[in-house]
Amino acid sequence: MTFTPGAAGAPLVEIRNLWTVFQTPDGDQVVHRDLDLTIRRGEVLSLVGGSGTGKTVLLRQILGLEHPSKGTVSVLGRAPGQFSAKAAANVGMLFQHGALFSAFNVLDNIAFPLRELKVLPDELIRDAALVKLQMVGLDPKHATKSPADLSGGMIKRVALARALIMDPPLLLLDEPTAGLDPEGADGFCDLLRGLHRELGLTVVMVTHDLDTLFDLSTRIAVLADHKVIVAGTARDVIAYPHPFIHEYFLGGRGKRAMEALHDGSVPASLAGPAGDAPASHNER
Ligand SMILES: Nc1ncnc2c1ncn2[C@@H]1O[C@H](COP(=O)(O)OP(=O)(O)OP(=O)(O)O)[C@@H](O)[C@H]1O
Repeated sequence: MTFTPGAAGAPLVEIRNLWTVFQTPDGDQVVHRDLDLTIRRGEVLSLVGGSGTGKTVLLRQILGLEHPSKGTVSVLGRAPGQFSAKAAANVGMLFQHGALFSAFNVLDNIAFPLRELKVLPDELIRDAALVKLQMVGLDPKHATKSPADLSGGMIKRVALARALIMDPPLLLLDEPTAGLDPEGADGFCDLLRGLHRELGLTVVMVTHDLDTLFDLSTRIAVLADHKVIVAGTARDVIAYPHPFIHEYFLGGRGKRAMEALHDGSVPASLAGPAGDAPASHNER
């Protein structure tokens, strides 16, 4: 277990004055400009924002797959590692499309990051992978199946088991329920909620799905204008005056969000106090 002891709620990810700039044939494309965000131990922080606002790129910065053009990203006090088996010990990532290796069976997919470390005997690695398979709610009889023989929901679960194989304290989820039917999405949210509670995970999630957002988040951060414009409870965020927030939460599909806030189906931790709660604007 690589979980580093520390006070609950202590910062686990700190992003300061982050600039992400891509060189394109049309010139520089600024994705993040002076973006600040702190993610604390134990939270489930959801990133929402319009298309192309840099949510996935922000996850990739935390994972170490992108590097700041300016500013700093630190995970557990250090710059995130390059994508490597060792980096997977700190940060687990569930990519949007699950992305299993088609030539490997389920168990070998889950075991892959641990095998890459080349420090444990194969028997132990297999046992660890089997434990993770069951942790994500799959029967051991699926261990020898090929990814081609799995449903979309099972692929997500196997990809999640692989993301958890090194017991990372931080889990990144990119659209975890995309492509699942409502029942599958509910089941996957239940699984994630249970794992968050039982493993004490810190989770950063990108989602466009309001049900998933309200089901899992303890805090919401909104990306717009190249930065995090507000981070807080649903009530904090909805109260923040910005055209994206107005459209997202108060437009057609967002009405349900408001109803959920009022009828109590949004978790109390996310709903926040009924009065004026202080939100963190231009998050730091
Ligand atoms: N490696 C790259 N090189 C150049 N541009 C990139 C690269 N990666 C991402 N981008 C651009 O950065 C912008 C932000 O991309 P990103 O995928 O983070 O958006 P997003 O907020 O996750 O969007 P969506 O909600 O539509 O998935 C996009 O314009 C994208 O084309």
